[in-house]
Amino acid sequence: MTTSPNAKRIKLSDEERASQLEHLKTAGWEMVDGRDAIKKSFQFQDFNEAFGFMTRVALKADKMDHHPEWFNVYNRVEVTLSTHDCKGLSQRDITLAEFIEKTAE
Ligand SMILES: C[C@H](O)[C@H](O)[C@H]1CNC2=NC(N)=NC(=O)C2=N1
Repeated sequence: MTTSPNAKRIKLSDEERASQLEHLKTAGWEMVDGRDAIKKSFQFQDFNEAFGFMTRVALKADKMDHHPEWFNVYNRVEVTLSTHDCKGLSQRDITLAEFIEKTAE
C-alpha cells in the first residue's frame, strides 16, 4: 500500500485488485465492459425502498466526495463506480461499494 496522500484516488494495483475486489465480485459486482469500473444492479420491494437506499448512499457519497453513476427505475437501482481523477478503480470505489453492500442489506 502506498502512503501518498492521493492514495485513495490512484488506480488500484493488481495486488489490491486481487485482495480487495474478489469479495465484491462474490457479492455480485462485475467489471464494466471496456472500462475500468465496477457495476451492480439492486432490486428492492418498491420505489420507497429503492429511494431510501439511494438517499443513504447519496449522503455517504457526498461526505466522501466520491459519487456513483446510477440509474433508477421504480424498484431497481443500477450502480457504476469508478474514479474520474484516475479514470479507473481506486480505493474510494472499494470503500463506497462496501458501504453500498451494507446499506442494501
Ligand atoms: C472536485 C471534486 O472533488 C471531484 O470532482 C470529485 C467529486 N466526485 C467524484 N466522484 C468520483 N466517482 N470520482 C471522482 O474522481 C470524483 N471527484
